[in-house]
Amino acid sequence: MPKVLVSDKLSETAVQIFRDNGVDVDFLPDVGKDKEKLLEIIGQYDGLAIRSATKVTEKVIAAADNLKVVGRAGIGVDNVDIPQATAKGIIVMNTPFGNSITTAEHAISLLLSLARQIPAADASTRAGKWEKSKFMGVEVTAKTLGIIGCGNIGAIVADRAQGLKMKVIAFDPFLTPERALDLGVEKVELDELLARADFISLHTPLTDATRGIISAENIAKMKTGARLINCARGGLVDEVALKEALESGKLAGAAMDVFEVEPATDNPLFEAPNLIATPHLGASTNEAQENVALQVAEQMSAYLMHGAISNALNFPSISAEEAPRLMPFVKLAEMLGSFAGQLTESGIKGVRIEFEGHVADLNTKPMVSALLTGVLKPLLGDVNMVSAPVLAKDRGMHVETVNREQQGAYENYIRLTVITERQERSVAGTVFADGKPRLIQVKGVNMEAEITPAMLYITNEDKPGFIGRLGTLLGNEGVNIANFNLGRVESGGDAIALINIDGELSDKQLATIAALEGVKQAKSLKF
Ligand SMILES: NC(=O)C1=CN([C@@H]2O[C@H](COP(=O)(O)OP(=O)(O)OC[C@H]3O[C@@H](n4cnc5c(N)ncnc54)[C@H](O)[C@@H]3O)[C@@H](O)[C@H]2O)C=CC1
Ligand SMILES: O=C(O)C(=O)COP(=O)(O)O
Repeated sequence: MPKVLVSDKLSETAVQIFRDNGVDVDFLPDVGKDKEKLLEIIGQYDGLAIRSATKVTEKVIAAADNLKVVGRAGIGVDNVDIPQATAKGIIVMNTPFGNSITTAEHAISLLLSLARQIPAADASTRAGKWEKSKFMGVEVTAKTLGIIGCGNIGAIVADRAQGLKMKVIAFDPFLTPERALDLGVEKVELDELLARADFISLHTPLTDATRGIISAENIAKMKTGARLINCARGGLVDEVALKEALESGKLAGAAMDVFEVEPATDNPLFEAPNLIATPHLGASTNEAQENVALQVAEQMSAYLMHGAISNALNFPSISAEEAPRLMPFVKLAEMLGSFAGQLTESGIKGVRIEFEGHVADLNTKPMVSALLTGVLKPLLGDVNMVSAPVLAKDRGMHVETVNREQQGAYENYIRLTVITERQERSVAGTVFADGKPRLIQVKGVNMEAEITPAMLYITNEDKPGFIGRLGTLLGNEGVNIANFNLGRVESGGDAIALINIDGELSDKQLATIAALEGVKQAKSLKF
């Protein structure tokens, strides 16, 4: 039974869902904050369910010997080392919508709190000061709200702000003009947004492009008296520059839900005037926490129990319905890749993958990943379905796919052509009704060979007596033949023998076979 660790404060709904799905679960919501303890126990688990407190670092991943999936009950995954997870074949998934309304509502709450200085007025009133004139506010009606990052949360903030009769402008390089029109927001460049907005709200992920987007330089471009809201990620704002801007009065206020270092217990901003701070509360409502806990537990269970993948950041989706239909072809694809990878001796420039028949109708992305895994494994060793596409890209390998729905002699087949500096070589296979993959063509030679753990691949001159000599030699070497598959392009030309054998060949046995008269190439293949 797969076992999951919940290492952050998720709703206990998650625990019930894991159990209902047949997944064993340890609910240890404080372990995420205890780095040593996490390192000590992570090796036991197949899944790790987290929020933002658990840092899934390179070290954690290195210690996670059984880990197959990290599930983020929320949106931001900047606390997960995704390249390391990918290299280790660990799926990283999140719940991209479960807390977006809640977070947008928090941004709007902070916007209104800034406009009317609610937290400071509250503290002053309760201190018995009754400072009515000190807390003069501003109306938000007809003011301009600049949204940086107009994705799921930014779009909800835009909608709510329009309800408050604000004019909304947005900077987001990926926002299409159609979507902007739909949302009723004006799409602008960053400099224009900074210059025009009375309130600026941040809703981008933390990436290399967005880190420090609210820099001293960009603060200088803002309107004097503008107000800033950050419910996205701390790293988006230069906190020292913001403190100076609040102290100088350049900015009239800032509301921060997120900080560069969290938990933020001692932050330079805390001494700044007109600052509202909340402890990363954006997603903290009962509704959002139920949503994300339920969703992450369902998604992780579906993967661990059935191989279904949704909302993964490092792998294409596979639905629970398609997983059983897909798996035999994924297996076939990996075997074809492995077959070609083991036979290829020079650098691979690219691969062409043709899907023909019903298989072309299926979700072919996981098959491509599996095929690349097979191709790259003999060359690189440590490759998996999650890392293979990234490794292929890093190596400059061109991957072309062709889908043809019409059927030929076979109901379905996948053909892989490996393109090297010297040549193009192809291998094709199919899955029969028994669910077993078969090779149906090697280098243009038709055959029908089962793929078994140990195989011997021979190219030879098609001359009388060869098969007898090979059979005798294998017998003398104590190699048991499970199946013998033969094919040739034309009589007297080159022929291919694919032999399923019991047990592996030693190097010495292989050398003896390679030396047999008529053998052009002999390779021991393992699957
Ligand atoms: N405070 C909290 O508790 C919470 C914070 N968040 C944060 O909010 C962020 C936004 O979440 P969603 O809206 O769901 O993400 P999303 O992916 O739907 O939207 C992000 C938007 O940012 C845009 N973007 C990317 N790079 C950009 C750049 N260089 N300049 C401008 N825009 C850029 C994207 O095109 C996208 O439209 C998350 O990444 C997460 O860090 C999310 C939930 C709760
Ligand atoms: O979903 C996100 O990106 C959040 O930042 C929410 O964080 P949390 O789950 O409250 O630690």
